[in-house]
Amino acid sequence: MPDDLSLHKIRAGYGATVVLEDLSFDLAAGSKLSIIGRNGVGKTTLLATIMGLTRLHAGRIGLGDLDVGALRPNRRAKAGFGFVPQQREIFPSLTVEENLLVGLRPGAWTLARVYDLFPRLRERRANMGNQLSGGEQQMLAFGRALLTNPRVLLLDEPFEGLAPVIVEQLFQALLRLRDEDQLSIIMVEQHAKLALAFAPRTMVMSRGRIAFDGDSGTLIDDPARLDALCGIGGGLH
Ligand SMILES: Nc1ncnc2c1ncn2[C@@H]1O[C@H](COP(=O)(O)OP(=O)(O)OP(=O)(O)O)[C@@H](O)[C@H]1O
Repeated sequence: MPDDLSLHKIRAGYGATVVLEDLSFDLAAGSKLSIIGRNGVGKTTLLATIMGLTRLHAGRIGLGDLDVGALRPNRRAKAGFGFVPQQREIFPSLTVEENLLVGLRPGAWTLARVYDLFPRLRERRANMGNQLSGGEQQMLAFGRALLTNPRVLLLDEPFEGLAPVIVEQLFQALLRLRDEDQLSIIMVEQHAKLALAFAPRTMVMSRGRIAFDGDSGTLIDDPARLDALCGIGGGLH
């Protein structure tokens, strides 16, 4: 089976500014990857580049056998990427259910399955997007991405700004997704502890390049190395 995602010698950024340099990695079908690193090292830019939201100066981005590097963002989404951006981008004047159905495509993920994963969304199905708490918005952003039935799900700092109790709820839902679904998932996350617990493989970025790509267990067992790679804020706190 081909890899779900393959990046080869990516050079990308904003206009003439290059943020990502010579970045290559593959994601085997159905696998999970966490990405960590200090602020500003290019984690969000990497997800944005996969989605076609930056300027690709060089390199190849493959989704399965398809070269998506020249496709516009909406075509990439249709080709099989589900993106949950940091800002969540909920439509404020649509109901929860209308938000969920915006990008619906047939597949294993149905409205009933999303409501089963996030019962809170079922309770709030008739509420407008602007009436939701931060945690509910994040559940909605997840659910909406899942209903596009993607091959690869990209999550950008899904726990940012949420209360610890909500983070725990969302994390449990993500673990269920990890264990029960064949979907490939890339999660960019500031909390190293959550990132390392989520995926068996972790990538650490530094200044637009990959500084580490390997078993999460290696970093869990070596906090000094993790701190050297990520700094104090990225440690196991
Ligand atoms: N729209 C933009 N235009 C120009 N430069 C940008 C833009 N967005 C980000 N950058 C720059 O790209 C670099 C990488 O930023 P990016 O947001 O990808 O880092 P990050 O690792 O996700 O950081 P954080 O954890 O703070 O979100 C930074 O130097 C940032 O200033």
